[in-house]
Amino acid sequence: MMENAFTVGLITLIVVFITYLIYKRYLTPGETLPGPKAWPFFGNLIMVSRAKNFYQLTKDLQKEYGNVFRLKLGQITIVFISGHTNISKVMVDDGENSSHRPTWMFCPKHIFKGKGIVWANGHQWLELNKLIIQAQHKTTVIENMQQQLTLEVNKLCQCFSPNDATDPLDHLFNSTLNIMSILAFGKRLDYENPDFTTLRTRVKYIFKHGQSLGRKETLFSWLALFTKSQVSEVIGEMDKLHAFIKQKLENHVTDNNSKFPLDLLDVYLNLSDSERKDSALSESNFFQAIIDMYIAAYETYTGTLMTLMFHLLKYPDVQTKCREEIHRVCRGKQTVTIKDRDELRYVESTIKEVLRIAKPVVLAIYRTNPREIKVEKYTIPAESIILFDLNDPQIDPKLWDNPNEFDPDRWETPQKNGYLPFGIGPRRCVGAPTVELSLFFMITNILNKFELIPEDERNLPMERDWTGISLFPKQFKMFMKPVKYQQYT
Ligand code: HEM
Repeated sequence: MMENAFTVGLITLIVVFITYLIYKRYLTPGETLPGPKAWPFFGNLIMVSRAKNFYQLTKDLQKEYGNVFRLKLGQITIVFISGHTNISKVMVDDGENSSHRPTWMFCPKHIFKGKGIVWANGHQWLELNKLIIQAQHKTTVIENMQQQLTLEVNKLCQCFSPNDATDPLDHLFNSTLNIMSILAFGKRLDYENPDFTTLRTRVKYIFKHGQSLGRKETLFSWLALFTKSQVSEVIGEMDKLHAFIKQKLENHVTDNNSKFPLDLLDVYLNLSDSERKDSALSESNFFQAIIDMYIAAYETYTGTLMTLMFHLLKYPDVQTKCREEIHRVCRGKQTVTIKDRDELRYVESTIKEVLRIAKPVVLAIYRTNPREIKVEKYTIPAESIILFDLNDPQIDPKLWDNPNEFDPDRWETPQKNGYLPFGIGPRRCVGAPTVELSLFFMITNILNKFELIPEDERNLPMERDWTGISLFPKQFKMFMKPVKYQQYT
């Protein structure tokens, strides 16, 4: 009898305990936030796995639940925040609290291991952020970038023809890698160079397998028990990239001219001994920051270039207006330079308009908050995982007239509110100066000499394909036809 009572008591205790665990895990604290019904264990995974376009799903949920809602994916709860007021409030006003990265998630923890910049917090992140931003503002780095980008544009244009239609995607990926190599090592690499092809394969591999949402272990950490080997492969590729950068640094030691730094490695070599003793700026953190930048640039920059080409093909009048401005200002010069930038207002407006509408980065990289956040009527608990919809303010009809229309002329009156292609607040994209500069060099020097023509002008749909991370234009092909300098007054 006693034994039976004990057994019943024990079972009751276990049931109560398990119910409590389920309650803790699935019904708090996310339930205080609106969101679709979440099933135990899987949460909203079925809904997410059925969606062809994850970003579109979040837009549909925003319509139903408002600008703050949550999704449960396996073991994790993600809070989505949209709306210009909410984004400014949380990313800027509460920027210090909302700028942390959740380093306990699977990829940051097991692959990036807190090294580098993207998955670092605190002092290490601050020091690397400062170093990389300062480097991009050095005159000698900018001049070198200009020189090397001229070579890159010439090589890129040789990949196209006036007679055979070419899909630009692969070639633009190559240029993206070279822009990063110019910034990091001072030189573009030939597309056939074995260093280039290896770099491309490694960056692609890490990009594909090192993404948090793409990995099932992010959602169910116990799966890691079965997938150790693939993680070691990603780490192995990363180690090889570290060795590659170390070799480049050693070569730089002999070439380095401390007065005229040309790239990130030069800027790093110019640090004082005491600065380099700071573990935040250790070689392995610095090398990882360079790898992080390759990964961060990979789809974002290529996607933006693709969208830029797409809009110049779709709107030939915009293309013609850009070229007329370039010819008028540069008067037949072989190379457009940074000195011409202030006068090329329409080109600059076109680039801005593409960055507004391009959508390669619609959701900022995962954030977390050491302290709770109040937004609208909700309290986001401390240590949540947060995704911000950066695209939302860029097409908000309250901030923009006809927001979905591609209209470079809208930039005749400068508009700042709601324009956040690079994010906002302390974690704003650290590569933004390079992006703005290189987009300008590339597009002006292409249009100075070539006309871009679509293979089929009726087949340039505005819908975007979801790559798993970004939104890209659907596949298209194009010709590049040489043009002569036209004199305009
Ligand atoms: C048009 C191309 C690009 C766009 C639209 C873009 C946009 C962004 C955005 C929205 C973020 C997220 C910031 C956040 O968490 O709020 C970001 C982060 C970042 N971007 Fe870019 N990016 C571009 C190209 C690049 C390039 C070329 C580089 C490298 C040179 C780069 C390096 C980074 C890095 C390292 C981060 C992480 C910064 C941190 O955690 O502090 N990006 N970028």
